[in-house]
Formats: sequence, C-alpha cells, structure tokens
Amino acid sequence: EHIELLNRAAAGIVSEDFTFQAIEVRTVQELTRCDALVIPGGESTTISFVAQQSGLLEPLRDFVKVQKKPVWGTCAGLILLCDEANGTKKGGQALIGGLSVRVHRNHFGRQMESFATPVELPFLSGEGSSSNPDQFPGIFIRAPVVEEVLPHGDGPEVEVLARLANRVERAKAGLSLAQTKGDAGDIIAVRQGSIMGTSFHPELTNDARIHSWWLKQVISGL
Ligand SMILES: NC(=O)CC[C@H](N)C(=O)O
Repeated sequence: EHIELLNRAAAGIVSEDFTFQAIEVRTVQELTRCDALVIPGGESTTISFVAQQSGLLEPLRDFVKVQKKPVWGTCAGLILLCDEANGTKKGGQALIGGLSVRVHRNHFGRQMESFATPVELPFLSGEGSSSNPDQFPGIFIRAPVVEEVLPHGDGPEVEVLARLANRVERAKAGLSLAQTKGDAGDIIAVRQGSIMGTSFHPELTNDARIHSWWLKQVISGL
C-alpha cells in the first residue's frame, strides 16, 4: 500500500533529475540500495523479531541513527523508531530507536477498539486542493501514541506534527460521538530531524498527500 501511494506521489513530482523506484526491503542488500525508508504497520514485536533473525536490525539502526537517512514509520513502524516503548511484551522488545520519545503501544485498546477519525495535519496545508486542506482521514488500528517527548541530547528537537482534536470537534466532521475515540491532545505524529512517525495508517486511505509531502522532504534533503 505504501509503495502504491509513493508511486502516485512520485508521479506528481515534475523534475528533470528526479528518478524514483520503490522496492520492498527484506535483506541488507535491498536496504543498502535505499535513499529513504518507510517502515509499515503490522506487529512491532514480530517485525523486530524477524529483523533480528534476518540480520537486519543492526543495519536498520545504522541506516536510521548513523547514516541518518530519512525514515517514516507508520503505527508499528513508529513504535520501532522510538527510543522507549511502554506496554511492550513481557521482557521488553528490541527497537530500532532514533526518536527521542516514549511511545505507548496499543494505547486505544485491542483490535476491536480500532477506529477511523479525521485528524488535522497543519503541515499538509500546501498539498492538494482539498476544501479542508489540513484534514486527513486517520485510521487507527491497535495504534500507539507518543506519551512523552524525552530529552533530545545534542540531536535535533522533537517536533509534534499532530495531536488528536477533542472528540466533540471531530464528531462535527461526521462521526457520531460514540464512534469518536481517543483523547484531545494525544500525540499522533512527530518528526525529529530525518525521522518521522505517525500513529495512523495513511497507506490504507486513497489520499497520497502525506506520501507526497514526505517524498518532497526526502528529495529536498538528498
Ligand atoms: N497497526 C499497527 O501497526 C499495530 C501496532 C501494534 N499494536 C504493535 O504494537 O506493533
């Protein structure tokens, strides 16, 4: 799904010296070919287990924290990119790290508590021609939130890109209040230097604006 939306986003970028190819990464060789990486949702414990087993965990840490190539994590991908996680499986779980934040896994509850709600993303205001330029369909599936921004040492600051609006505000956008979950102020999108994370799943919508925005950020840093 991410590749599909990235391809659509790339098709909208008109520049002579820009060529784009998206590949799936399962090996170190494939990772080495990449200028930037999206870590998708899924199950963070499984993703890090498989990454460890296939010798990808250290190369991923190097990609993110040493080479500082642009990375965007969605949901489980966000969890993996955080320096600390709460609500981890017993005994903890290996993370890639890089974002100076603590994330709370499964913040809204179990699978049955998954929900869709409009989210305000002020950074999108230049993207597309929607009548509601900042509004984006947020799909939260056993989603995490960033529960605390940690000291960032001598690295770049953590920018909070988006928080959930209050439920009454979101209910005005079409959902019934009962369907509208999550508390006002919950942090659902962050960026720190080359690393971005979103709690929700833009790749499960038909809206390529975040992919387009992110791709432009990546290109401008290359
Ligand atoms: N949709 C998702 O990526 C769910 C994330 C999952 N709850 C985890 O901890 O990894």
